[in-house]
Amino acid sequence: MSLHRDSVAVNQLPHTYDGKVLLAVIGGTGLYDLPNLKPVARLTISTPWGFPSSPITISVTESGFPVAFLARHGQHHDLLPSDVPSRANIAALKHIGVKAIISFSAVGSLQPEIKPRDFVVPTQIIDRTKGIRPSTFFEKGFVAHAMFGEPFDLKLNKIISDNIPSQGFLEGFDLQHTPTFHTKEKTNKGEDLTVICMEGPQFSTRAESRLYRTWGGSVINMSVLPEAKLAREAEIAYQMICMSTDYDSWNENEEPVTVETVVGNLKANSANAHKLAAKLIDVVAVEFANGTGIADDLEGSMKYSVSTSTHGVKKELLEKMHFLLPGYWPVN
Ligand SMILES: CSC[C@H]1O[C@H](OP(=O)(O)O)[C@H](O)[C@@H]1O
Ligand SMILES: Nc1ncnc2[nH]cnc12
Repeated sequence: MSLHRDSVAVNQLPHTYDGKVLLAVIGGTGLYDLPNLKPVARLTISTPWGFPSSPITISVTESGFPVAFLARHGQHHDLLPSDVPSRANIAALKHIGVKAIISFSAVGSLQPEIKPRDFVVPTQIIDRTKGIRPSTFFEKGFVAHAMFGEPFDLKLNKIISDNIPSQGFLEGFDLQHTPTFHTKEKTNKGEDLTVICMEGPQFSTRAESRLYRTWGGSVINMSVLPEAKLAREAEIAYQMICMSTDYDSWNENEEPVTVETVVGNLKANSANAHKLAAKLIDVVAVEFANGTGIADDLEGSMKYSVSTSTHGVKKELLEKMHFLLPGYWPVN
């Protein structure tokens, strides 16, 4: 079962774009383009951390607001979750001026009330990756520690949560279930919605899945880290939108999750994913136009997170960081 579209037309787009691109969408499993928008350019960007997962497509909304789109696992989904070049992805988006990222992810549900085809706006993360993914732009010789107590951007989270009704916006495709949009404030009584990020690529055992429930996990995926950490280091406001596709492995009344279940639910709900993405892009475009300060609180934060005296940092390291945060640490 495939969710990919014909990519011939986008390959013929110009390879440069001169305007400012403030917003990016990272598409996960099942979201490989933004079909409601008009593509105007397709950029191949080389970064000091290599090439992104896919070329970046710039599209414009009806009102002319440009949005960058990047397919996390590549246009043909040929990258394992552990192999996604997240540093290159985030650095490339930062390089073209992006200040906010809305990322999409297919997730397993760890709670009965989060049903397959529901959407979830998480507020917290538990890291169950295995330390094999490069998870910082810094390295030996240049040490920094970004704040991560709130792993998602609170302003972006509120804008997203306030603008989609929990019921009624998303369309139901069968009589049993109309999808719900789960948010901390509207549907979860002010309690955090926590995404567990596991290494994969295999799904969890039943025992692991049950353990994550005792930890307060709401949903599980293989993608939110290191993406969210790197966005924070790049001073980009970041929020993930999760689409529930299965009950993972904890539910004894269900077969443990398979890719067929995940893709089946994504396919049935892809119209909702596209509708949601289009609505959120319009909302964020208005926020930027009104100058409500998305990512303003992040600007400059990494300057003060560095532990190493910059006098002692090697030129090559400063040059790399200049690509990401130009002007912060001058290269002499
Ligand atoms: C295809 S099931 C597992 C796969 O799906 C999710 O991908 P994404 O977050 O990019 O939508 C999950 O994180 C796994 O990588
Ligand atoms: N159950 C699950 N575990 C990890 N990642 C997923 N993506 C979709 N369903 C998932």
